[in-house]
Amino acid sequence: MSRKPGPPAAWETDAWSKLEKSAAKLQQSDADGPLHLRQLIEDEDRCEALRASFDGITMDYSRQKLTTETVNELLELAEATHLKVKMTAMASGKAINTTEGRAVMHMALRAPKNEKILVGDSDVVPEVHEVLDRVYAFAESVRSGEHKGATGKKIDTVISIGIGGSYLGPEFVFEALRTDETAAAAAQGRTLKFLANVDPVDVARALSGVDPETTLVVVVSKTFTTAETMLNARTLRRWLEDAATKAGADKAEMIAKHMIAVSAAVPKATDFGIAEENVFGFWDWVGGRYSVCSAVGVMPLALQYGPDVVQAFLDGAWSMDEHFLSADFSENLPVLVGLIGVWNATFLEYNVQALLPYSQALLRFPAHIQQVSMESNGKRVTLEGEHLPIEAGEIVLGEPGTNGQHSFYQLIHQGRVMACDFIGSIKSQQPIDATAQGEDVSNHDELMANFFAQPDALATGKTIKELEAEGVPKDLLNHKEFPGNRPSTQLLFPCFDAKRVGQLLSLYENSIAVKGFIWGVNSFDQWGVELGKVLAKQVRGALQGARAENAPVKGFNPATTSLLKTYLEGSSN
Ligand SMILES: O=P(O)(O)OC[C@H]1O[C@](O)(CO)[C@@H](O)[C@@H]1O
Repeated sequence: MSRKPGPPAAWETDAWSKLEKSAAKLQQSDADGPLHLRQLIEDEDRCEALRASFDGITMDYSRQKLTTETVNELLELAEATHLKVKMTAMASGKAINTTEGRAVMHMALRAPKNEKILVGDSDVVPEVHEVLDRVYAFAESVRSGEHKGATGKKIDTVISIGIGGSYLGPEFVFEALRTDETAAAAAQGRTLKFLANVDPVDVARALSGVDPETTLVVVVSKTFTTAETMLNARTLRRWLEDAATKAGADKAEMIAKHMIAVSAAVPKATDFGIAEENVFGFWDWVGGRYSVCSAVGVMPLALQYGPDVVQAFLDGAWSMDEHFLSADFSENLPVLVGLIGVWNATFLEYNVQALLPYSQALLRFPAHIQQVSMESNGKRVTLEGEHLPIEAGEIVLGEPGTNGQHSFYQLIHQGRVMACDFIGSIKSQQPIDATAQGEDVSNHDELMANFFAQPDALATGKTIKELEAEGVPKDLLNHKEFPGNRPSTQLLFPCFDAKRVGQLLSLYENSIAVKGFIWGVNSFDQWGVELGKVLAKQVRGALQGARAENAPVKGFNPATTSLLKTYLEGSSN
């Protein structure tokens, strides 16, 4: 097959062959052999070498199933596949999302005012800051009470409507900062809720206990066509209009004061009935799942936490972007996380990445990164449209520790192997120390004891010999054996404040780009979400016809026809 000129595909390089050999060797390692993590982790020089840091963040990847030679081979692979060139192409606004003809410039969303970043011929930084300033000014006017509702009341509640990338990132950051002292102080007396699912149950939950006269609805949709978001937006528009009628207020005034939009399709938002001055734009060079640093995230977050907290988050993300673009690959956190991901998923065939934050504040981090990763790299063809001869993409899941330990860790320890990222912090957002009252350690130390213990348990395991020495009965030996040799990385942050949450976001966003660059896929389109949407439209039409005119359900396979009939019959009783 003829290939376009450019860097070789990863699997055509020498580094790839070397890595395949290394993987085979490491996979053959037995429990007593020198390549089992139980032995590897004892090597002080190796442990020292497999550690990197940036701005107080330590990344320990000594519990990955690799040797220092493997790391060199991964770095060689990065060179051979022109990773730097690809990163630079992204950062300099080239249209690397080739199937949609778009640049991928979410990094520009957090660039300081004095930066110059071109997309095509135009510097996008001034327009980014123009919107940012408008968002901050609007948020301030709502927070201060200058912007009042249609009945003259102060707005203290925000409902952000949006789904996928227009929801998960903002919710992750909202949750991450909810118990941060500075952010919490800035949020005093304010409520932020999200409405994502088209399920009417989600509407009920979002509206429960909420007063429309003190509520601002933010409709967040890049395209302003997403079916779920549009239905939820119409539903809440009616809710506001009904409230206006009840309060004797003007309906148009109610919408003008209580509904704003964030979209890259400004005319669609104004067609919906939202005044242009209440629409906050962004650009087609911001992918939905990469849009939390645009008005998509910045608007709801600035309304809740104020501009200073949001700016600290953006600055944090930018600092990690700068590190990503400038640090040597051997010390570059996002590059290392990316290369290790390729190693685990493709060479060792560990295709699940478990994100395990030892921080309750990061409870929505796995869900957000699940979308960023799986929508980006869940692909089966190369950038050129050829079928991939290798497995790409990862299945991402996760829960905060220690909760996960009492749930799915059983499988990680003794069932299937997953690549685990343990993410923790030196300081807690909310320290509790009752050592003076007789507790052994502070509550955060107790949490972090688990953060340190789990990776070792996964790496070293427990042998039959050790169990025998402990006198474990013979019939339980196999049940109690831990094979170990299970890979993990530990990321230890100083704390999780706004800046650090921004750094964490950028670290993972950029690591996902690295994986896509190595695999040679387009990480920035998402054609795989389309077919289901088209079929849902067809089903919607059938449901409408059946309900309104008793029209027979037609045009579906027998299985769907039968289930639709059951659904219709059941709901008409
Ligand atoms: O912001 P929009 O246009 O409403 O899209 C929401 C989400 O839907 C998707 O297109 C997937 O269906 C995501 O990529 C996107 O983040």
